[in-house]
Amino acid sequence: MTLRISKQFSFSASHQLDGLPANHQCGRLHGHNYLVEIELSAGREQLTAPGFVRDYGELSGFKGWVDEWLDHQHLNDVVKENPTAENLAIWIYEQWNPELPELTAVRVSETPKTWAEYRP
Ligand SMILES: Nc1nc2c(c(=O)[nH]1)N=C([C@H](O)[C@H](O)COP(=O)(O)OP(=O)(O)OP(=O)(O)O)CN2
Ligand SMILES: [Zn+2]
Repeated sequence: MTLRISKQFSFSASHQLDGLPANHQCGRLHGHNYLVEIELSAGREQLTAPGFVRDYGELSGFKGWVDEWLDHQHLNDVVKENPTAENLAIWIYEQWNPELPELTAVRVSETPKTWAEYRP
């Protein structure tokens, strides 16, 4: 049996997407209030006392990193790839998988109606 937990983090940032038709709105400089949701998983037998995949409070380091690296940044200057929601999810996963080995998915929302998820 697998247990999954998640926590949401928010940040505001600007971006401009390359490779779109000339009249595409997302080729212009614009911003979003992003939501990042990280998911951590563990087997039932791997839970640590008092029955956690990981204490939500231990994710404060992730919050600090989001504040430092993503909040009020221009994402084209931060991420090497085109800063789509998909590429951001991959990038965040790759930055954090070494620190959080239980990390199983990263979901990035640019708007309340959309999300992209990386689940390797
Ligand atoms: N698969 C993806 N499609 C789009 C991405 C993306 O990262 N992955 N990004 C954008 C734009 O950056 C931006 O998010 C616009 O998205 P969209 O939902 O089209 O924005 P709107 O709020 O204008 O959409 P409504 O139809 O008005 O709700 C575009 N696509
Ligand atoms: Zn956008």
